[in-house]
This record gives sequence, C-alpha cells and structure tokens, in this order.
Amino acid sequence: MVEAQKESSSSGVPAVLDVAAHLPKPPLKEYPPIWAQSRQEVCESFKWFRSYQGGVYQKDGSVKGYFLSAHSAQRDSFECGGKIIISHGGGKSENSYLIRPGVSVTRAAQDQQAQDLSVRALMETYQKSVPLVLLIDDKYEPFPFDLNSKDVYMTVLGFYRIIHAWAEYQPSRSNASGRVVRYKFAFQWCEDQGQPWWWTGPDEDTSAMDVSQEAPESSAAIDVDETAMIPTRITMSPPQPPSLYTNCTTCDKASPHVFTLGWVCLNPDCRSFWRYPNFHRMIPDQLEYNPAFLSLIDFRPLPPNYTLAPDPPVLAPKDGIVTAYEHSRGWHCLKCGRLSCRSAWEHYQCPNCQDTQKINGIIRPANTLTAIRIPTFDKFYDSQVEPNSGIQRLPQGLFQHLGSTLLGNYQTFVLPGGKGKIHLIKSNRLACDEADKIFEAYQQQASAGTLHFRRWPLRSHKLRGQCLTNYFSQNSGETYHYVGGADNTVPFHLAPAAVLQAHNLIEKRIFEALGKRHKFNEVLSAAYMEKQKMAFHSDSERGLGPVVAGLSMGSPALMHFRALAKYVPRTEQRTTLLTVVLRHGDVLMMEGAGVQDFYEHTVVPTNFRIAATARWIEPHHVVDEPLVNRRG
Ligand SMILES: O=C(O)CCC(=O)C(=O)O
Repeated sequence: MVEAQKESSSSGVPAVLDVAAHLPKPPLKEYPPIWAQSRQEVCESFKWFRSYQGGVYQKDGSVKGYFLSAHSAQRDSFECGGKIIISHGGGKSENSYLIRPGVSVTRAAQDQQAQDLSVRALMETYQKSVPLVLLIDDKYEPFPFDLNSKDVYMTVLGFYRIIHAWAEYQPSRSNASGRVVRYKFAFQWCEDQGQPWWWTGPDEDTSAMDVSQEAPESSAAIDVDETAMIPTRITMSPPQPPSLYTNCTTCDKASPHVFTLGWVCLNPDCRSFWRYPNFHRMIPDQLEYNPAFLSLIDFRPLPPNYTLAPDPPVLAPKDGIVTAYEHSRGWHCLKCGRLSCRSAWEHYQCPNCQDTQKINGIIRPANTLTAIRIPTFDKFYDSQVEPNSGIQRLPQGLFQHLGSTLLGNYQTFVLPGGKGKIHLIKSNRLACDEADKIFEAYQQQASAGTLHFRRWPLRSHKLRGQCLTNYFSQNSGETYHYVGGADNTVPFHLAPAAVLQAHNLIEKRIFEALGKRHKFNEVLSAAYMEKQKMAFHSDSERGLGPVVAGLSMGSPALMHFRALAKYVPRTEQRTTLLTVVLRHGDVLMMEGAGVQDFYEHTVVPTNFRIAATARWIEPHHVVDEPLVNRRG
C-alpha cells in the first residue's frame, strides 16, 4: 500500500515471486476509464478517494478507497489477472520525519494492531462486505502495464470486496524483534462490473473464476438507502467457505488456510500465531499461496447506487451561483477519462484532451455576501491581539475621504522590536460603493475570459505530481514569481480594467487615511470560491518593497499572523499572534520589511471573495535561486 513498508528481508521472498515485475512492462493500449496525473486531481474529483496522505480513505465508518503504490510488503500479490489483490493494511512502517527544520528522526517499524485506525476500518469494511474502490499508481509493480507510457500517474481499478482478512509476521530490520505484525487483506473484483479494463484473458474466464468451493449463498439482506452513498445496513457476514477456515485449538479463533505449507493460526493475539500447529517453531518466510485461497468466491452484485464515474459538473446551476464549493472541485473528462482539478475560473478544461465546458453563472452583488457571519463573531468584531505577542493596538485614527465630507477610520497595530506596522483602513458606505463596482467588474471580466483567474502550481509541496493553489489568481504589472511567474502576468498597460481600478483605489485610500503616497507596480488578484483560502506564507519576492497593501471584496475573511517557523521551531508554540477581520471595501496595509521577514500570514474567507494585493517590486528583478512557495 502507499508509501508504506520499507522493511524488507534478506532472507524472505514474496509468496508468489514475480520475476516479471522487474522486466519492462508493455505500454497501455489506451487510456484507463478513470485516471489522473496527480493525487490532488484524484482527491478533488473522485468521491471514492479523498485522502491526500496515506492509502486508506474512510468515511462514515467504512473504507471507500484503497490506494496501492510501491510494492514492498512481503506476500502482497496480484492474482487472477488482478481479480484478486492481496495487500497489507496501512501504517506503522519505518518512518523518517522532521522534528524541527533540519532535524529528522527515524521511527522503527512497529506491529500493526487490530485497533489501528486503518486496520479497524478495513476490518469493518470486510465484516460488512461493503464494496470499496482500489486505485493504483505507476509504482505499483504487479500491475501488468506501464502506466507511464501514457503519462498516467494514478488510475482507478474498480470496485472490490474484501474476502479475507488475517495477520502475518513480516521481517523487519528496523524493529528490535526482527519482525512486525502486518494485517493483510484479499480484495476480490466485483464481477458485475464486467471484465477489468486491463483484462487480457478470455472473456468468459471460467478458469480464473473457478471456485473450488461453493460460493456463498447470495441471500444477503442488503437494505439500501437510495439517497446514501453506501448501504445503511448489510446483514451479511463475510464469506468464509468452511473448507478454508479452521479454528485454532489454542485461541479458538478461525483463520483461513492461506499457504501451501498447511493451516496456521493467523490471530496475532494467540501464542500459536505464525507457528506450526503443535510445534513452537515459527513458519518460514518463504511461502506460497494455497491455490484454493486464491479462488474467486464472492459474486454478489454491487448495491444499485454504486457508480465509479464522477457526476458531470453543473455548468448552469438553477440559482446561478457558480462559486459554491462544488464548483471548486475537479471533473472527469468523458472523452479521455482524465480526472482534473478545476484550474480556470470561466470553464472546466481537460488538461489532456483540452475538452472545454463553459460555466454560466450570475454576477454576485457584494451585498449578498457581506453579511456572512465570521466564525469568531462571538469573540471579537474587528481584530484580536494575542496578549503575549508584544503587538500594540493603537487607538483608532480618523480621516476624511478626498472630495467628500465623509469620515473614515483605521486601526494600526505596531509590531514589537521595530519590525513594522499593520494598518487596517476600514470600509464605510463610500468605500463599499467603490468596492461594489470593482467586485462586479472583476466577476464580469473573469467570466468573459478577459481576466484569466487560474490556479497555479505550488513550487513546494509533499504530494506526488503537481499541486495547485487553493485559490485562483491573476497578476498584473511586474512579474510575481511566487505565484505563476511570467505565465500569470500581464503588464499594466494590458491589465484588465478591474485590476487597474483596484490598484488606483488602494493608492488613493492609503493617501487619504495615512497621508502617504505609496506607488505600486504589481497587483496580485486572488479569487476564492466557497471553502478556498490562502495558506500561511510571507511575501518574500526578491526586490519586494517594504509596503504591501490589499483591497478586500465580497465575503468577510480572517487574516491571521504568526511568527515564521525559524523563530519558533516548536509547532505547539506557533500560535496566532494577530487576527484581523477583512470586510468588503477594507484596505489592509503591511508596512516594513520586518512584517514579511519575521511573520507569515494566511487569509481564510467565509465564502466567495476577491482580493487585490498591491506591491512594489524592483523592475527586472532576477530570481537567482529556487523560490520556495508554500502559499497554497
Ligand atoms: O487578501 C488576500 O486574500 C490575501 C492576500 C495575500 O496574502 C497575498 O497576496 O499575499
């Protein structure tokens, strides 16, 4: 299973030694029905697997998806052309992890326990006979075709049921006892899907499907709630053909007859576990599977609402709102099978075959979003300063808008040690009106495709494949290498009108409130759909001027500041030092290089929101070392 077992044995060999595994594999003849080039694409568009880490995705008490990757656990196997797959449950492998920047420790492999989260979920799924989806990646050796031949990183095999579950010992160099307990699961292809898409055997493959013992009666009482994704009650115990299962004379628990050398107790809590019956000696590592154990035994149909293919995207929702959470999710291209992230604002586009589906929505007036309650409403209205942060909140300042008798106000936060200031210039009726127009102009130009809001690849992340930011953005003016670089930048003279309006407003508002004439030559506009956000980061573009200022539009957002990790290495001590509520029409200004050098910030909107952040960046600044951008 994924990123799992590193322990290996110099003495042990897999039950079925797959010599072919090390030979070049034949290329895929065509694209699989459902495939992706990154884990993010799968998690954002395939409801059966939403786990960014690990190989077991569980929800509502059972496993929905199970991901097979590098094949290094002993006796993991791919049998009957992939209709039977044997794999170990997740976790407890040898693991290296960072305890603080630059310092990593290696944790030895440990025994898996029946109560481990993944093992328990797999066991429950087995006991309830709930089908689940198996996925593989290009590192899963037993798969007979080369996924890389078509640039496929991950693909969906199909629905399977767990037909056997047991435990084994496996050699481990990192564990002092020299071995660890691993829970193993045998997955069987659900036959009513037809033959697997990679199938090369005969169409009526009776030999592979040969059942050397009676298949269990298909008298299961399955109560299916049509509206739910999984059956609500499955009153059937897992299939246990009597001839395969024997009760241990020591623990009285049944174990299957897995290996040719004979039946052994496979209950790790029993003192006869992994030992020859009536002897104290352990069985060897070199084992072969009992052919009867590899027989297909479960032929029950899938519950009626089990479908693999994701629902098509809703291109013209009834209420016209196209910024709801579901619209931030990816889609499945019916032309080539590719799962992909939603990366463009105005349409869905398959990155493989370029098939494009336009989205038609309404322009949302800001007043439908501004009243959304912020989650911290009960605790504070505008801002919260952590008492030990050393940050000083100054009394509110007043200013008069240019050409108007209307007064505005702002709040300044002074950072300790001369590191800088943060000013929140608050919105009022006039500022709201100005922001309303810019907000609508942004939406019009984005949906017309004259302003290209895109999700750009993160430069640094821990996932395989590309990982896109969790917000859409467009850059105007000087190139901003941190997000999208030159591909995401249009010069100011070609910039969309909405961006230029936001730019002018930011400069004007700072002058009105603080009396300072700051000039900005770059604007990064960010658009957030429901539940999207910008992760913690600091603006440390080479050549960046000391003042960064942003205009907020749409739903309110929380902006949190905390110290950079290099100043507070212990994660539990890295608390939020300052939180500021950003409302429609507010301008937030960070003043002083220290704000970026000592702190990082994140912005978490409550719903659909657009922000324009203006900076001064030295023209023609050179990026001479790789930039690390964690701004997700
Ligand atoms: O206001 C926002 O949405 C985030 C702006 C920001 O942090 C940035 O562009 O670096």
